[in-house]
Amino acid sequence: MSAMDLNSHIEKILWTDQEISQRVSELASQITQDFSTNSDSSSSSSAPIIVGVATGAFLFLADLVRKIQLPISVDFVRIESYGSGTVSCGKPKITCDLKIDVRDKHVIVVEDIVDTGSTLSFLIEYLKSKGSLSVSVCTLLDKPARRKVNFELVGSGKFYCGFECPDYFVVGYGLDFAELYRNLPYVGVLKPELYQ
Ligand SMILES: O=P(O)(O)OC[C@H]1O[C@H](OP(=O)(O)OP(=O)(O)O)[C@H](O)[C@@H]1O
Ligand code: HPA
Repeated sequence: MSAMDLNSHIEKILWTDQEISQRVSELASQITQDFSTNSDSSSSSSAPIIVGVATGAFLFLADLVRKIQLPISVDFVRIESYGSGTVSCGKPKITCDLKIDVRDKHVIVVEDIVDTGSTLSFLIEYLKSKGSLSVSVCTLLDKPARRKVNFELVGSGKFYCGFECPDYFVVGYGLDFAELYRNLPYVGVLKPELYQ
């Protein structure tokens, strides 16, 4: 399969790589500012832990952390609920756990997309049960039209969102359909005939 073939599976581009890069810079500046104002968050003992949700958040996280000017730590958790389809089974499960102890730490969860909300609400509850001091969320996309499960941030946690996503199944910049399209540099709408 050539690169041209992948692009031809996309109905329309919603956000170009330049638009994403600009927004990622803005989010990183906001996070840097918010977590520097907490007097001791710039020392490594209370620096936030960035928890990426694999696999989808890998590109967003890589770009975001390089623009955050704080002594952060990075870890990943793998949570799956979509299998190879486009519909959440609604029962997320952790298939690869954290390495870093999040007890008494500020955590920033990095997601590619919040759709039904079930992955995020499950992960926030998990981090809370592990004793995180605060849980913030930084998601590239938020698709509120599909929300089924609400989530509550922990402590002084904040919600950062790159773009509000219309109600389409989107791929690219980490987001997949059946493990494909993650390497597209933009976010676009997959042609419905490819998954319906
Ligand atoms: O709000 P929700 O309806 O829970 O959907 C959001 C989740 O779905 C996707 O993960 P997926 O389970 O497809 O795994 P992936 O990251 O490996 O693509 C995405 O990366 C989010 O983690
Ligand atoms: O629109 C989407 N695209 C890819 N993965 C997803 N997981 C939840 N929603 C989506």
